[in-house]
Formats: sequence, structure tokens, C-alpha cells
Amino acid sequence: MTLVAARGLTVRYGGVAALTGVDFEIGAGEIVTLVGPNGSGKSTLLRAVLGAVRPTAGVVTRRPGLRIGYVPQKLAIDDRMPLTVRRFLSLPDRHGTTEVAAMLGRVGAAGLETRQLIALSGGQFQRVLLARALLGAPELLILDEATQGLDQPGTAAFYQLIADLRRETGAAVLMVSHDLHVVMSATDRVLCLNGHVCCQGQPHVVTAAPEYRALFGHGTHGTMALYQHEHDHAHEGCGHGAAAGSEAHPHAHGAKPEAADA
Ligand SMILES: Nc1ncnc2c1ncn2[C@@H]1O[C@H](COP(=O)(O)OP(=O)(O)OP(=O)(O)O)[C@@H](O)[C@H]1O
Repeated sequence: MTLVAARGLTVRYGGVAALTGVDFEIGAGEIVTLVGPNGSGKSTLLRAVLGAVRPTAGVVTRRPGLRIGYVPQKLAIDDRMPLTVRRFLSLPDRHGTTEVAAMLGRVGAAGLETRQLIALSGGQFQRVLLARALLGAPELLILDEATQGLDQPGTAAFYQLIADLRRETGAAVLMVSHDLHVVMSATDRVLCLNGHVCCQGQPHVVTAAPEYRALFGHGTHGTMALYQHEHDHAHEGCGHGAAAGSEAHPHAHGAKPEAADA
């Protein structure tokens, strides 16, 4: 079942074309990762899916009544205003003490209820934001570079948590990530943007090859980041220029898998 679909989505900010003619959809329970260089329209696509930005042309359709949970890239907190984690998690919708405690436990942030929001570490704060999004029982969870500022073990653990949550709740996940080598093992589909859709494809997790395990370690469950995708056009600026009319060709893409010995 399709949760959100965009057809011919074009977004301009004044004279700047952020997205041009993007076709996109995400189905129930699917994990889709958006990749692309800075300024390639990733956040704009998320915002269009959320309904926070209006298409200049094209349409975005959401399944009626769709519950969306959003974990922003950053959240400006006024450090003059005291705000505990518990209060924050009950804004705007109230949630009971038990429910809040259980959700904090689920995201690996147990016992933080009475802590001040501004006193949390980067990793704790991201987990609290995730808890807040999950308290709304979303059918679609949207994450915009949610692991910014986390170290590599923290990042890997965060994506593992996302994959576990998808399995438990059945929620679809749409996320922007620069952590290609880490996120691939938890992704069904990758969409490479550069103002338009450059390419997309399924990640192919390689778990069996002992030489890869020896090289890349077991930090992300012994998996590594490789995926295949198909080109049907030439393009520049995505870091993998293909000849015009080239045929589908599997290859490693983006950041090289690195040693993950967490
Ligand atoms: N509110 C805005 N007003 C004007 N231009 C904007 C606005 N938001 C984004 N843009 C422009 O639209 C383009 C796409 O921006 P967007 O934030 O969607 O890219 P991104 O891929 O998420 O970038 P990054 O990886 O740096 O976060 C950029 O050229 C950006 O400068």
C-alpha cells in the first residue's frame, strides 16, 4: 500500500529550483534512504512529503489520515526556558508517565524524564526526539540527518534501532543520511537526488564473504554497504557519471565502506 506518492514534483524557492520533476513513492513498512550532495533537495523532498512546502508544480498525495512522525535535523531550544524531557514529550499531546518511560526505554534513553532538554548529550537528544516522534504511533517515520553529531558507534546503533522499530511497529521510514556505509544495511531502497532523481535501487547487503568481514568488521552486524542501481541517463554531480544510454550496471556507490570495529 502506497503511503505517499509524488508525481512530477517541482519546488522552487524564488529563483532557485530545489526539485524538478521528481517521482517518488514510499509503501507501508518500507525503509527508503535519500542521499545526495549538499543542496540537492533532500530536505525539500522531506518537507514536501510532510506537507510543509507546497509544490510549484506536480502533486504529492498522502494516504488519508496518514500518521507521520518527524525527527528534524536540528531543533532550536531556548536555553532560557527550562523544559524537562517529560514535559517535552507531552507537547503537544499528553502521554502518561508509564507510556513515556516505556518509550524512553525503547529508544535507549531510559530514566531521562526529569533531565533538562538542554543538558542532554547529542545522542541522548536525538533519542528523545525519536521517542517523541514514536509516541504518535506513526505509520511513516521521517528522519532528516538524525545522526548528525553522533560518533560512529552511536550512528550505527541508531540505525539498528530504526531497523528494529520498523520490524516491531511496521512503520515505514524515510530518511536522509550521509552515513552511507552504515545506513545501507538497514535500507530497502536508496534514492539519489541531485535536484532530480539521479538513480535509485535496492541495497545488497553482503554478509557471507569472509574477506569482506575481515576488512569491514562486525560493527554493523558484519554487513557492508553495497547496492546496485540502474542508470537510464547521463548526469554529473552525483559522483558517478555514466555514459548516456548506458545499461544497468551494478557497482559500489558513494562512500567507501570503512572499517567498523565498534
Ligand atoms: N527556505 C528556502 N529559501 C530559499 N532557498 C532554499 C530554501 N530551502 C532550501 N533552499 C535551497 O534549495 C536547494 C535545496 O535545499 P535542501 O535544503 O532541500 O537541500 P539538501 O539536499 O537537504 O541540502 P543539505 O545536504 O545541505 O542539507 C538549495 O539550493 C537551498 O539553498
